Amino acid sequence: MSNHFEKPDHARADWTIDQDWSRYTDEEHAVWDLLYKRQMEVLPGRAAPEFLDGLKALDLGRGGIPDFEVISDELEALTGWRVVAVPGLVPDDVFFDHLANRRFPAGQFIRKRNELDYLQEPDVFHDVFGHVPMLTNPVFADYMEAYGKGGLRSLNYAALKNLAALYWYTVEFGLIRTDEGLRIYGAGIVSSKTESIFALEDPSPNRIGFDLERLMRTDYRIDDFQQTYFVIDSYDQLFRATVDTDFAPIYERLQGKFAHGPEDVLDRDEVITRGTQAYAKAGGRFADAS
Ligand SMILES: C[C@H](O)[C@H](O)[C@H]1CNc2nc(N)[nH]c(=O)c2N1
Ligand SMILES: N[C@@H](Cc1ccccc1)C(=O)O
Ligand SMILES: [Fe+2]
Repeated sequence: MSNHFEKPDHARADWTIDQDWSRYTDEEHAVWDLLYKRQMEVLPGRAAPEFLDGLKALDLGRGGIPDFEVISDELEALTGWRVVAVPGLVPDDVFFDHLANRRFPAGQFIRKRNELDYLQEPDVFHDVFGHVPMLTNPVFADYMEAYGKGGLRSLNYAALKNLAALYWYTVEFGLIRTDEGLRIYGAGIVSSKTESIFALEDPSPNRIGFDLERLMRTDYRIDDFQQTYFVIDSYDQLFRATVDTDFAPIYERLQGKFAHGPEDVLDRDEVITRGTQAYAKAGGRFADAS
């Protein structure tokens, strides 16, 4: 699946652009601060400790949109990762190549004050607040590089959607078990105030123990809260399960198809929560539009 969009003229061959940090307006910095404050009202006690540690290590609450050069020097010292600016979604092969080389492609733009809760494309808040803190964790940092390399390999097979489901149900919407209960490490959840609460506390979604191939065959929502969240026991479990498994046979078997819907619960699932799906049945985020 190649993304059918053109590279903007001002972007380099690898689709990176200059962040031009000095050109952000006071309003754009204020939107970052507003979003940061809103998230920190709900994340303590809900986000994984490794996420909160990363947020602190990079001091992303220092005020205003982070300067990628500044946080990249700090991040590189921790796990060898850097953050590079891109105009928005980039083609699959470009995305995978950046990850495989420990470069995280982050949107340069920030959402407007009147579109705080839903975005078509990842902006700097989703990418830097949501994704970058976990890159300070050595095991997760290794997983993200391995994912990039696996992505490049996956382009030789017709099963990109199955690999995309792995990214979706871990990097974007993953939960982790801790002694204190379930916690959030997925960027798509931590960068959303409402989904941070929904993912952990609402009886509507399923919460199912991580099972690699089962997860890779499961369709997912891109327009609303997830109907199923997968739960890992540790980042080590996630790293070992994906790096030590040859995906070629899985790609041959799955052929880029999804055998399960986002709401399905299977007999052999380790069911942590069997969801009511009440939120989705009521129409999800479109419910009150009736
Ligand atoms: C499957 C596919 O590679 C995946 O959706 C990629 C596509 N391009 C992207 N481009 C950017 N900038 N950020 C992303 O998260 C992604 N996701
Ligand atoms: N094990 C996968 C590569 C991969 C590693 C880690 C995450 C995702 C994919 C393969 O054989 O293609
Ligand atoms: Fe993301």
